[in-house]
Amino acid sequence: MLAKWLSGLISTDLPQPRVTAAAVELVAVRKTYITEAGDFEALKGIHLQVTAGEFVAVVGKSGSGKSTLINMITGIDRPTDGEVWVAGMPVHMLTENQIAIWRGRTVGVVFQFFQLIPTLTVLENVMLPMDFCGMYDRTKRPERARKLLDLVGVGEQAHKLPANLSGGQQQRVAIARSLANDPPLLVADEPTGNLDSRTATAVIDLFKELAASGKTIVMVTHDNDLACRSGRIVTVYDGQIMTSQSAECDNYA
Ligand SMILES: Nc1ncnc2c1ncn2[C@@H]1O[C@H](COP(=O)(O)OP(=O)(O)OP(=O)(O)O)[C@@H](O)[C@H]1O
Repeated sequence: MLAKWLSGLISTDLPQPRVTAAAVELVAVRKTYITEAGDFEALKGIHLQVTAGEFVAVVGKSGSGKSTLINMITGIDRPTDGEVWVAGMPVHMLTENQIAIWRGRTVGVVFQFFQLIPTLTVLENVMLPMDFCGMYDRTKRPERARKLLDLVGVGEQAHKLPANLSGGQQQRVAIARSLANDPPLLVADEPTGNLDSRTATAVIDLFKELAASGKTIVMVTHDNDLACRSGRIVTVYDGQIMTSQSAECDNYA
């Protein structure tokens, strides 16, 4: 019994994904944080479907539950109740070890502050997820990293340290790193929050190109103008989805 329980904890075999058109599916997701001041329900029964190749912007006031919502999708945090399916995988049912393996292969994550390793070169930073997950032949990894850096427009910077790049260039490197294992899903939490508006627009346009090439993108942003450049805007209010509508805002292509 104990051996079975332990092997469940360390098992990295993933269940067979179910066949579904949805890249992301949240079913009645609730998240309650237990705090000293009492229980706090940050998500109050979220239903959300994102189809493959969609670019969805999640907007809402500070504290509305946006980060909590995307932490459910990446498996960084678990729902208190409800189901989280990503590319047919029941993320809510996976063990911690399974989630780590699954996330490395399935989800590319982009953060506001880039989170590049300062002591590694740009190229080494992009190779890191491949090394971590043992993806691709070891000898092929540098070439793949170089191609990804070219794709996002910073191939020339491959041998520099992150500190020698501008913020926009560092975010492009972080996006290249998020693509390293060719995940079907990219999740970005305020990816432009630390960039000037011109650079931010360029990053969003890069996301649009990636979505057009088939990647599914879920991005949290405070910036309604940038959200308008996505395909769909999901508005979160007080732990619930208030609206979900096509991003057909005026003045934006
Ligand atoms: N670990 C935690 N423990 C307790 N409460 C938390 C925790 N994480 C988030 N919360 C609370 O849950 C609510 C939603 O937080 P969340 O970070 O998801 O909001 P957000 O919309 O992303 O906010 P912001 O735009 O400021 O980042 C907030 O009231 C927050 O204080």
